[in-house]
Amino acid sequence: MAILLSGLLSELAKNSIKYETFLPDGCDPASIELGGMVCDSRKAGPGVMFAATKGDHSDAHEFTAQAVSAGAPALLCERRCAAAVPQIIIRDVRSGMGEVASVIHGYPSKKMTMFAVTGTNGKTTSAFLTRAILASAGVKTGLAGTVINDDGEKKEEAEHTTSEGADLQGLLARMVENGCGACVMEASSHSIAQGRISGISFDRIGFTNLTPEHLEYHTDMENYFSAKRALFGKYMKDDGIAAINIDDEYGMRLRRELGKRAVSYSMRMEEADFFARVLSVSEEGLAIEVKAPGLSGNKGIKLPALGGYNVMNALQALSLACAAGVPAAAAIESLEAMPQVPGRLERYRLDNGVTCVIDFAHTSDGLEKALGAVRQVCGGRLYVVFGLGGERDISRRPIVGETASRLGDYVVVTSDNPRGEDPEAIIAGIEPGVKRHATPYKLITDRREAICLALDMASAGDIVVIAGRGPETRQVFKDFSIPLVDREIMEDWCRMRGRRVL
Ligand SMILES: CC(=O)N[C@H]1[C@@H](OP(=O)(O)OP(=O)(O)OC[C@H]2O[C@@H](n3ccc(=O)[nH]c3=O)[C@H](O)[C@@H]2O)O[C@H](CO)[C@@H](O)[C@@H]1O[C@H](C)C(=O)N[C@@H](C)C(=O)N[C@H](CCC(=O)O)C(=O)O
Ligand SMILES: Nc1ncnc2c1ncn2[C@@H]1O[C@H](COP(=O)(O)OP(=O)(O)OP(=O)(O)O)[C@@H](O)[C@H]1O
Ligand SMILES: N[C@H](CCC[C@H](N)C(=O)O)C(=O)O
Repeated sequence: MAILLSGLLSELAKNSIKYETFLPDGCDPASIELGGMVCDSRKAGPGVMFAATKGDHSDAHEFTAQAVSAGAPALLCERRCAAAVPQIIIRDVRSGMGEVASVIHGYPSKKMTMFAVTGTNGKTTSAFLTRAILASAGVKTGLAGTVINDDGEKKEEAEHTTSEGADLQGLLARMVENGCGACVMEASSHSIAQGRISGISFDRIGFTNLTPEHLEYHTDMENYFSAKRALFGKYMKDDGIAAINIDDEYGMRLRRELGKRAVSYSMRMEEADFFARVLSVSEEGLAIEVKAPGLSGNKGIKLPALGGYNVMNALQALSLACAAGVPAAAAIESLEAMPQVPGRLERYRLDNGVTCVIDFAHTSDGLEKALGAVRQVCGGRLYVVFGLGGERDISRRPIVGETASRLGDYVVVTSDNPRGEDPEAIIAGIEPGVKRHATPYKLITDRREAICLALDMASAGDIVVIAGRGPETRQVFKDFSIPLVDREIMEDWCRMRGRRVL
């Protein structure tokens, strides 16, 4: 799909966005074809508009010459640039580029049923489950989130939970081209606050929960909540429906505010629209009973997952899919074949009787839930290996440390993605929390060494939980990154010790 610059300008004139244009002498907007948009000059090329944003580290207006010499035929920018190409000038490119890119791509989000999932924890799992339900109802569905972006034909590792507006609209356009009738995407609080999702109106939006995270960005819980709430105010269609966890206090507030525009789910309140209770737990998963609109009586199913929170994620997916018209009975049945979400309580049984669990938990709430789930099926000792990322809320460091030492029998604190911070300083921030309990622990900066130590110490019946990174593939330092995958370290350890994954 491509649009002429003249067509883009006349479409923008109908939209709410305010803009000015600069056309170099002799430039005919009807002769310039635009096939897409990028916001990173290193990805610029012929036929692709370059959007220049001002970031914390650099001002991309300085890269416009580079983008133009790579072939960019036009710019979206915040001030007039020296380059001799047409320029559309708007006040804030970061929050406006999604809308402009949406026009370039022919409004892809209007051609699919758009689902978003937001909340601190559970977005990825709920999004995967929602997509699985829609797929078994015969709807080809694209997926965009923390682990992968899937355009219906090709899966790519995601850089962000929610991509920048230009990239996101490009992804949606590919979904449409590939015949997707729906898109399920995660909406991070950063993306809402920064307007990365501008140009999209959602049909159905799920809210999982709100617990402390990213307070380095949002300052306090009320601001963090406001960012999430904007998704339901600014980005939901008038006839859109929200599917909300009312066991969460912020969820309850949203439910009250949205009134009839919301359905609720709960594991505590049977009067919720969707309700479930756990009947039994085994290493294979959870037997649950579900109440949903349209069912005559409760329905029992086996969910191949651990942890009560995964029942909440299943309810989130169920309520979203049913609110979009999938019959409850079929939706619930498809949960029995729920997919393993990469790096979410991913279980490996080793031939020495040890189980290794790789999980993405990197918040206190996430770790509490993950360790709680594993504890229920752990007959031996529970080893916890984890670290925390740099340039993220430092107040959570001792809190996560406390959670690990309260719920684990042995803790190894290590590095995650230090980014621009000193890894040892991050570990030192975690240690006071770990010390609040008598649980033995070790501090080992090198993540490979830390994982190997725990695997060496564990014996039959024990479980080693490696938390924080899930399927992440690179460890990020200040100016470089190295390949690092927790599962591969576990596999290397097996090779070194002559062990096998069963
Ligand atoms: C706080 C934040 O959102 N930062 C994002 C922001 O960084 P920044 O503003 O500092 O960007 P910058 O480096 O100054 O660059 C400014 C612009 O110049 C461009 N540039 C830069 C260099 C160059 O040679 N050419 C060029 O064009 C960049 O592409 C960018 O558009 O813009 C960058 C480019 O898009 C993002 O990579 C970066 O995300 C950083 C890496 C990040 O870690 N973000 C996290 C906090 C985030 O967004 N997380 C949420 C998930 C949260 C959750 O669910 O838990 C997410 O949605 O993933
Ligand atoms: N509903 C939930 N409530 C609380 N914790 C959860 C829930 N679902 C998952 N978790 C925990 O949070 C971790 C991340 O899960 P998931 O990837 O599904 O959430 P997310 O919201 O996508 O996270 P992120 O935005 O950080 O990628 C899991 O590994 C698990 O420990
Ligand atoms: N979406 C989250 C993921 C954190 C994962 C953890 N491994 C880290 O690097 O801090 C973030 O960007 O804060």
